[in-house]
Amino acid sequence: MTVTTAAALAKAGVLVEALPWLKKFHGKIVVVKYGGNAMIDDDLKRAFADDIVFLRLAGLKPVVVHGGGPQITAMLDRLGIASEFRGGLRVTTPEAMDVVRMVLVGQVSREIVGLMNAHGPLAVGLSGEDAGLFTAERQSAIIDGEPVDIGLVGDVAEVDAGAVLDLIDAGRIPVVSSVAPDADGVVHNVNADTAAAALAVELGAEKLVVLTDVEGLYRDYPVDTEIVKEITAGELTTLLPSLSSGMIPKMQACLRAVEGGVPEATIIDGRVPNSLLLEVFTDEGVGTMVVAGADRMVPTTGDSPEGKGEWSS
Ligand SMILES: Nc1ncnc2c1ncn2[C@@H]1O[C@H](COP(=O)(O)OP(=O)(O)O)[C@@H](O)[C@H]1O
Ligand SMILES: CC(=O)N[C@@H](CCC(=O)OP(=O)(O)O)C(=O)O
Repeated sequence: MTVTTAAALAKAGVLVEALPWLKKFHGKIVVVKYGGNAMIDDDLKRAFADDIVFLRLAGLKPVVVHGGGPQITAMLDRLGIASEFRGGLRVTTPEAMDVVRMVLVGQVSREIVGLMNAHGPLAVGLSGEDAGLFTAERQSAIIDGEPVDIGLVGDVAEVDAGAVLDLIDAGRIPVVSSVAPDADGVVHNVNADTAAAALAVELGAEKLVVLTDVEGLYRDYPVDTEIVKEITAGELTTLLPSLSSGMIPKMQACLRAVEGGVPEATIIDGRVPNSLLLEVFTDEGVGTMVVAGADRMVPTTGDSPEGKGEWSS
């Protein structure tokens, strides 16, 4: 066999490996949360947009919920507006809220939508304010077990996914920004992981994938970088109080998704080009997967579309 033939066969092998996953996810909604920390450079952003378009053209129904924390912080700094995080959430004054909305809806969403639409008229941006998508409810941060007021920060109290479903039915890719009005119309800053989980539950998504700037959930952060490959909702509930910074809303969101009926929620490293395709279409999977269940689980051998890196108790 020539080197060229061997290389061609290896490529065919990758495609063959994707077949069971294509069958599993065909026609299914997959919610992908794109964290601001994973939007590192133009090449990586383009690779992300390409991956989402790939999913759509492969017959899946991807829905993107984007963040933009570092981009908001950069703009607040430029404008001389002080900003801090408490319990992984940004303390949001009315002045900061204007900037959050401007950056997420007017800057980050536009960029992602534009990159996807380089492939054709596929992506449409909308925020929690559009067509009643999200209704927010003011949220406190929990610091040392106590609720602390952090301003105009909201949890998602209600989801009306009609507009998102209309777009999906029309073959489009919805790109959602996480700002939302409360019942009185006051716009709140919603953590994008939280928004993604709430939407995944309402849409009955087959999967939630969260792209961030770490390989997954580190077992002993920041001491060690061994990642947890798979964790049940029960184990995660026990672990939550020990988590810090951005991992708090992220793991809470995965838990919310899985407890709300989404079969799996996976955190992957968005700094790795095409990590989304690796996660969806290969047997190995990457990152940390949260699944339903209460028991401590031990690994079994073999992978299958029914349970990537399947475990049993
Ligand atoms: N146990 C943990 N495992 C991994 N990362 C952790 C852990 N605890 C805290 N972190 C921090 O959480 C960050 C990810 O959250 P965040 O900065 O909000 O990302 P994103 O912008 O993708 O939402 C990581 O970069 C890391 O600094
Ligand atoms: C309340 C709260 O913290 N909101 C976030 C919204 C953006 C976000 O979640 O972005 P990442 O996904 O990149 O972290 C913020 O203001 O940074």
